[in-house]
Amino acid sequence: MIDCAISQKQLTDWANDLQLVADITQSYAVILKVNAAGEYRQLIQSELCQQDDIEALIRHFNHKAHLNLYQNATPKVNTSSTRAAPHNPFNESSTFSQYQVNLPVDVRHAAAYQQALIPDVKAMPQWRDAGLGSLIYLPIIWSSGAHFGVFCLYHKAALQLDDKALQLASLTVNSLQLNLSELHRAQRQQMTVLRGDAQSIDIIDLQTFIDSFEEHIWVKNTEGVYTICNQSVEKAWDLPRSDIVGKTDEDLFGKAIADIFLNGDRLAIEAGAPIIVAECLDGENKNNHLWLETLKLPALTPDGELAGVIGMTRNISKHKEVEEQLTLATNVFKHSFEGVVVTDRHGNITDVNGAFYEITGYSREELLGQNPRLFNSGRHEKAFFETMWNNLLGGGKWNGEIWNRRKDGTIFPQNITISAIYDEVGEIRYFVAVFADISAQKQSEAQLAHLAYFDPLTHLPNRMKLMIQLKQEIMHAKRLNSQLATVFIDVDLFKHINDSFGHSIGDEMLVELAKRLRSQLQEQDVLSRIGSDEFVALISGIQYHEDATAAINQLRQVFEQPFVVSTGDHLRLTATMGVSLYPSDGSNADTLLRNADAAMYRAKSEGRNNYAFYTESLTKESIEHLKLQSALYGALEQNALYLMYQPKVDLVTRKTVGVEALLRWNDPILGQISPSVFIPVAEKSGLIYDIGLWVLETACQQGVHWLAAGKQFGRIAVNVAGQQLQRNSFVEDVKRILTQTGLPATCLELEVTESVMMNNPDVAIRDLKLLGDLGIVLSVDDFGTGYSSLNYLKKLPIHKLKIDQSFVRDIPFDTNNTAIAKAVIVLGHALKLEIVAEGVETAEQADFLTQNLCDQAQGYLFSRPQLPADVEAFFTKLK
Ligand SMILES: Nc1nc2c(ncn2[C@@H]2O[C@@H]3COP(=O)(O)O[C@H]4[C@@H](O)[C@H](n5cnc6c(=O)[nH]c(N)nc65)O[C@@H]4COP(=O)(O)O[C@H]3[C@H]2O)c(=O)[nH]1
Repeated sequence: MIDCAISQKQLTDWANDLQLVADITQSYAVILKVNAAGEYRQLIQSELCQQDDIEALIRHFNHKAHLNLYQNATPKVNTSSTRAAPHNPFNESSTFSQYQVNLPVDVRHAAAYQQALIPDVKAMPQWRDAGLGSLIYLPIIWSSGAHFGVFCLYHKAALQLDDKALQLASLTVNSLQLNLSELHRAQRQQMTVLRGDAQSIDIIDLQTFIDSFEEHIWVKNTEGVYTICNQSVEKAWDLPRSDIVGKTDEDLFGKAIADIFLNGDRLAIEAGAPIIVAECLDGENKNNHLWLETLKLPALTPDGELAGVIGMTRNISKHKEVEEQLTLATNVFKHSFEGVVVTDRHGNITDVNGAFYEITGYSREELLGQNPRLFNSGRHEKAFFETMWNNLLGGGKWNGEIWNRRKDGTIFPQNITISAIYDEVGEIRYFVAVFADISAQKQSEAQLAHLAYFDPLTHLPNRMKLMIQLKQEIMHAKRLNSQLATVFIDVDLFKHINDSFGHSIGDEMLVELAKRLRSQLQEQDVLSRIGSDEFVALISGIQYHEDATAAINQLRQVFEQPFVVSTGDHLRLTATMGVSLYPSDGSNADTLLRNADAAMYRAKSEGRNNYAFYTESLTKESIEHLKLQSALYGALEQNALYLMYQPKVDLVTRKTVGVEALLRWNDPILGQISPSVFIPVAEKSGLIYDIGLWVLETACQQGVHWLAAGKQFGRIAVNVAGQQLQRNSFVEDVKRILTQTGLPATCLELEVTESVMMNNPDVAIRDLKLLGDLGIVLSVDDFGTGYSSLNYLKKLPIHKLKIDQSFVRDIPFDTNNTAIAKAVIVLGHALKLEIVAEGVETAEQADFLTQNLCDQAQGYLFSRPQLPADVEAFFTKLK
């Protein structure tokens, strides 16, 4: 852009010229001039010009300029060069698509370069909004070819301007351009006087001068012929000066590249000022290429006439590198998810990134110039900040967690690193703080802590938390000199609910139960869930034993109402509770909980749906339990185990149709121990598997023995524990024992309890089927105590149902049991199963069962369990 001051007198003269043209054509005239920013601005106008019209013109040309910027910014270049161009400034192997032209603002005005007569402006879509009727516009050009501005002549009505008006306008513009040439010449002369006589510079000196530059320097005349170049050009283009001077770009580089260069020349001429026309990559390998930048400026004669173009190409790789690093750093700063704030050394915020104001809620403008004290949450002591500053000023860095306050007042934790940035003389210039909002992390830490101490299903405290609370409650009770009740609540047969209705129904019931239990307690009392079906309540402020009993009865009330689950079923629960009291039953948390547990077991052994207070004798009992467990480990080797056999009779013929093998343990020290006592111990310790195999093997051997002696016993029934059936090897073990002992599978019956089958129904069905296929009869023991659905029973590959003795007891007098027994018989028969009644002790029971078509019976009425020899006699007697 040529910068030449225009005197007021000159402007007045031009204004008069404009008025003359306007008067003659009865229209309005205006000159728009391009400023340094490349934008059109109103320079002068004829009288009565309306500002709206001028602004419409300005808008139009500025908009055009803007469009041209984009149209011209990326000239497409043909990449194929017809001949090797050793002097190609971009290197012969460069990729020309990397070539780009950076347009200076002055040369965006291609539209204004054309002259135009528009008789009907409204008919031109691009002019439709201008509010004009007819229009003439002509470019005003400096003598060098640079753009000065645009002359516009317009009328509000269409078809008012014609060729004559255009001629008049052209004459006016010519005169304007002559004035501009004069102005320019005068200014150049003035400059020459100031700088000294250019003619005195010797041409040799000029060559020496330009040869001393590393940059490539050349000059082309108005025909595009090189007239001067320096040694750097010779070196880069690998040609002697004599081969460059006198040649055009087309001669040197071929047409395609020449067009690009000439376009650059043209832009520089139009700009009338130095412009950077190109940046390009030199070198094939991206890692060591050079960035070159070409600057072009029009060469003018002292008269301001265009003499050619001067070019200078320089290596800007260093600058590019810094620029890239800067861009990278800016992008990291901008796009970082972490908040970044920069302060000066006094702590005034000088910059923040997007993440920072997103996290804090402040806008950039609100933050600039502020002190980070703005975010103070008030959570930290003065000493905290003192330590922070000591670290920062002493070591240049501080990292830690700070609670800060957002604009909306909420406070949040952040992990922050603050670094001091020093200047060249080692003084702190800035502080840069980078932080991450760790609210989510803190939240998950809190969630983890919650998980560690709370049961995720019921949200009640878990065992760990209970122990902490129990210790606190003990201290509290000690202080108040009161008692504390620890109530262990075990839900009866809850496993059956899970097995029969699925775990989600089980969960529903537990959640509801937790709610009900909690509602029965005082606010200061504690309720926790310490196992799947085990809850513990801590009831404080107990003065008398009766207070504890009242509290327990209160808790027991929650079981009176059925639990309505999502399937619509009304299910009932009962629970067995054990209570220990501080300080009488223990002075520490472990003892109190253990004793409440022991009391619960005592209550359970006395029948479920019950509660018991701890007594000292219970401690003895649990010691007994431990003794029993260790004694049982030796029982197998010491031959302390043996089997007894109880006959099963056909209720119609009253003949023995089979025997059930029942395990007995006679310990040398502890004496005779009932299976209902030691079988649970064997199950808990895992010993049951080996014991079960021993029972099976012994019973099979006994059967073979009887068969060999010609004794017809029917089938030997052996009890199978849950853990046996859960082992993958069970079917193979049974097969192996049958093979080893030689007992036909048809002489064996396996009794599996209903709850065991429900435990893992899929495995149970698969294994029982395999066993059934061998010819073994399978019966469901203790039927009626579980929750088998009819549908489920149908799927089981079983042959017999054994009615549990609890239902046989008191028939035919107990109407409930009588109804259940009858229903089981009908149900079993419908499923084509044989029905066996257990625990038949009276003739009435036997008669009732016979009348109701029960198939077989077992009980003291027929025989107590017998030693093998005695049961043999029993066969004979019945035969
Ligand atoms: N009140 C009364 N009881 C009668 C009458 N007739 C039979 N009984 C008893 O009822 C129980 C029947 O066995 P069960 O239900 O399988 O119940 C068995 C069974 O579940 C388990 N058990 C016994 N032997 C074994 C075994 O070898 N393996 C496994 N896993 N469990 C066994 O121990 C439980 C208890 O066995 P026992 O004490 O022998 O008790 C036996 C038997 O002596 C009667 O008329 N009235």
